[in-house]
Amino acid sequence: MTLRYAVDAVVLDIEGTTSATGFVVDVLYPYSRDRFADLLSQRADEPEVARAIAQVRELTGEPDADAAAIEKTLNAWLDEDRKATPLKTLQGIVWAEGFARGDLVSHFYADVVPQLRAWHAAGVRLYVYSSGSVAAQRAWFTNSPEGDLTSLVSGFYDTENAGPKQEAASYRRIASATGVEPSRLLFLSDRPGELDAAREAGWHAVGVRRPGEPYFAQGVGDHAQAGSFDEITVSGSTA
Ligand SMILES: CSCCC(=O)C(=O)COP(=O)(O)O
Ligand SMILES: [Mg+2]
Repeated sequence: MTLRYAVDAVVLDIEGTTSATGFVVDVLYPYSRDRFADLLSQRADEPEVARAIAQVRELTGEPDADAAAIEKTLNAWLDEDRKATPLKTLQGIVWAEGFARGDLVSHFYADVVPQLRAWHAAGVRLYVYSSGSVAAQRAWFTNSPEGDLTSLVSGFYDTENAGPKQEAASYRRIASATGVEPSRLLFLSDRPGELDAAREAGWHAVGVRRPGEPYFAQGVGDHAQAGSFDEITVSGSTA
């Protein structure tokens, strides 16, 4: 079945939607885990690192946590795939450097990039909204197996510049930042709580259900659903 939307912009979740959770967990997570100790002990004075450390201390209620304690917390969050903002900030720093030095190349499901190109060519703007930090998102789209895709993307949003992904206020913030009417925005995600929040903000929302992804069995509630981007037709404002 094909889902059809006349919208001005599509907003993309990454993990589970454009890209495999398995790749993130099996490739990116160990990469960051291996580098947290050095980051925390050698670069704690860098403003972004210092801010993330302060956020970890606040979230854990341990104001005096040292580098070892913070590393332990980060690794526990990694184990449970918790989307904690300071974890994502620190991962973003490590990953962006890994992508830049050629250690990492991102992953996109085979149906994704052709559709992103087609939607972009049809005049539909593309945005990213992921728990991964903006730095990580940029590196992900810059270093894809099909080369640099950032020219397709009009903006990047994360839990810092937009807010939590399961709150409608975050989607209202993105609509306002992009200048696109909520009813002209389509959000694609694998998580029902995120789809609920987008719908509450007046957006269209489609649940992307891919076999093998963690949310496949749970489903996407009463949201429209697609097994791949090939099942979604998007036309711009002239349609
Ligand atoms: C390039 S972002 C890396 C993936 C990640 O860390 C993440 O948390 C993605 O979560 P999403 O909100 O895209 O499901
Ligand atoms: Mg996701």
